[in-house]
Amino acid sequence: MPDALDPTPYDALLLLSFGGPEGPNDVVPFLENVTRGRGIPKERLKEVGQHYFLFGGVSPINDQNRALLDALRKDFAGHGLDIPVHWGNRNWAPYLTDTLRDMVRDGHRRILVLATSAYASYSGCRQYRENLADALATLEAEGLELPRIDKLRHYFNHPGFVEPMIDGVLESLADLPDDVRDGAHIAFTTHSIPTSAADTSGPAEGHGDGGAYVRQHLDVAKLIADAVRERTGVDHPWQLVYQSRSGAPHIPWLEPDICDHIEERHAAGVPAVVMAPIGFVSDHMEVLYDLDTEATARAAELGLPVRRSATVGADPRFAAAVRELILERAATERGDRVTPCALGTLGASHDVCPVGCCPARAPRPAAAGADSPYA
Ligand SMILES: CC1=C(CCC(=O)O)c2cc3nc(cc4[nH]c(cc5[nH]c(cc1n2)c(C)c5CCC(=O)O)c(CCC(=O)O)c4C)C(CCC(=O)O)=C3C
Ligand SMILES: [Fe+2]
Repeated sequence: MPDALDPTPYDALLLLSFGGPEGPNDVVPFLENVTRGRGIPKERLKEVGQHYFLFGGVSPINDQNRALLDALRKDFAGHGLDIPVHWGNRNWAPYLTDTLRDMVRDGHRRILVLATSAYASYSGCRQYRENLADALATLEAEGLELPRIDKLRHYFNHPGFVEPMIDGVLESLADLPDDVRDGAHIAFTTHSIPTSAADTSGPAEGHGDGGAYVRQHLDVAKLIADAVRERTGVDHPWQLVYQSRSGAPHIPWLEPDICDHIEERHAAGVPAVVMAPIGFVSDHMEVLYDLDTEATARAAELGLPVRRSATVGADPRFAAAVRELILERAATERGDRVTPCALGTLGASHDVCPVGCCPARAPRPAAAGADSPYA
């Protein structure tokens, strides 16, 4: 048995995710949960509902989180890290509030949160912190003693997140026909968000020009493209593009869209495209529908060979990265000196979101940050 690893002061890890429907009857209530008060046009909702119905009303995200839970527990047990792992979602069962209530009743006092979103943005970070504040407010009203909650830093540039994606792109390139492989263009894709949300993503001093959201994705894309060049000897052209646009048409969102990009690259003579969904931690519905279904069909119409590279999912290297992130943060909280692990040019992200990080359109309490109303 390896020596025990010390997660002190933390006594539990909470995997915090989006949630998704698990059958046809769940789809509409799930979409209502997601879009409550967010001004999404009815037409768009109908359309997205169809994406889920096409897959039997089942989102892949819950099984992927179950697989990640297994991978984390296996990694922790194998390395002597004794910390229980719980799971709660924003939009579907198991709901965050219920999970947190169980954790508090089990006696957990210092909880560390791993969100299934690797980058800074309102949707990927502050909104989860708002969900935590809402859950704490509910437990407080129920008379429970509140735990202290911290959130792990953004892990977009952790080697355990980047390296599986490098392998994924290499595998997609290898899978292309020989005569188009070397000319293949890599389209790194992520969730489009309103340009106003991108510009204000991350800490205030980095606002403007796409903010931390775009900068972080560009850094990951460059890391992967550089690694691919080193390992194949081929300098594949690449671009960061966007997918899964929502919201009203008159509001500007990050562009270009992956489908437009595929058409434009095809017109420019590119012989093949690898779509690398670096913005997603696992094969969410956005990956299965927007890339594997819609964009793949668009490319087929054009006669353009495309491949979609793997997301990180439950890769053991990602589970190991989470273990390292827990130990790193625990050591920091104990006052030990640690060198945080990060690739690329941006360095390790902050541990605690500062005031003004990824602000909401309408300010609401958010936990696990410098502006948290909870200790
Ligand atoms: C940045 C980002 C991530 C990545 C970070 C992360 O992973 O958290 C993400 C993840 C996800 N988004 C998801 C699903 C949806 N997102 C929606 C709507 C929206 N997403 C947004 C942004 C993001 N979303 C935004 C700005 C909106 C507009 C409304 C709003 O401002 O809130 C809608 C409403 C319909 C639509 O318009 O698409 C749905 C159904 C699922 C589950 C998928 C599954 O079932 O596998 C996951 C993991
Ligand atoms: Fe979303």
